[in-house]
Amino acid sequence: MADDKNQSGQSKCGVVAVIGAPNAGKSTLVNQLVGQKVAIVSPKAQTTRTRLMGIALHGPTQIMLVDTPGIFAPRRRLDRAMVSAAWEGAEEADAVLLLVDPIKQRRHELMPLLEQLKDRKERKILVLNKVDKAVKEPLLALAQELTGMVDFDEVFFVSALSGDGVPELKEELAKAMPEGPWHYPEDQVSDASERLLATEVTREQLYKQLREELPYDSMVRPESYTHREDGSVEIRQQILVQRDNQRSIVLGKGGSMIKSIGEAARKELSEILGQKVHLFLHVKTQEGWDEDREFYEEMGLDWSK
Ligand SMILES: Nc1nc2c(ncn2[C@@H]2O[C@H](COP(=O)(O)OP(=O)(O)OP(=O)(O)O)[C@@H](O)[C@H]2O)c(=O)[nH]1
Repeated sequence: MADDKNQSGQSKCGVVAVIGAPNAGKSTLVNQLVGQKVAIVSPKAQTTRTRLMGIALHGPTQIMLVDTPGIFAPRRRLDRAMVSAAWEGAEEADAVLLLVDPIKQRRHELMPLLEQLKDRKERKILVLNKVDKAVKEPLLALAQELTGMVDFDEVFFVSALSGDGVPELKEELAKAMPEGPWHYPEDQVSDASERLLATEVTREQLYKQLREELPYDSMVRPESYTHREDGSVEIRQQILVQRDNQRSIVLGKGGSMIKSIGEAARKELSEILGQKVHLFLHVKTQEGWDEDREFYEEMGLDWSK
């Protein structure tokens, strides 16, 4: 969509690939850079399954942030597809941002990332996160160690949670973007359709309210998304689980669990969409949903990986 900045020929637009070990705080950082919630955040690892993009604006610059799934050693097909999507996202970038959690850094997850970063041509930016909690000396030692291994162009210390250091980082990212017209209208913050965003909001509640491995064995699939005449929106979604006993847990005693999940997701969705939301959740047992090709296509992931 054309805007004044494009016509004056001064606009800038580019892609930043955000990479990092699971739980480093990538979603939190993307939300902070965009200035509103576009990617789901949860204390459990590997919640980012789809490649959600946040779009941040800084003066005449549009920064497209590719919020990649956490990269880790893939075992299942779903995990492999996620990893592959992560690297595809990083391939088209103008800058690569490596986000590191200095408190719970897992060396075995960080090393392969550093190895791959070494040969990359783009501007490389190292961001050490969670400075609100980290102790200064080990933090500086870690920064020194990592910059000794990869030729980073810049190093930043931020708290994605509080926003400390994020404006400076955003300024630097904007500088690294090439000249060009904006790809998206000014008011668009994400390329995820509202339909898909709505499934992410429900999935976030599964992570928050269910225990242990169950969230990893479940998936939320969009069924329908209808605008009603009264200005409200009716959203229908399926929650897929692998086994019947998991279905019972998601439903809860007398339906109490699914009611609580639905209530929290509906509230959050109404806030994000600025509309009244009617949310209907159906829990379905579908053994092997994570091997279903159609499902992968729906989520924009590559089944063959
Ligand atoms: N104290 C502190 N916690 C943070 C900070 N940034 C993120 N967190 C927390 O770290 C956890 C993981 O954050 P996410 O943003 O979901 O991490 P992610 O890297 O997107 O995780 P995946 O989806 O697994 O790839 C959450 O509990 C966040 O609240 C920070 O600056 N300080």
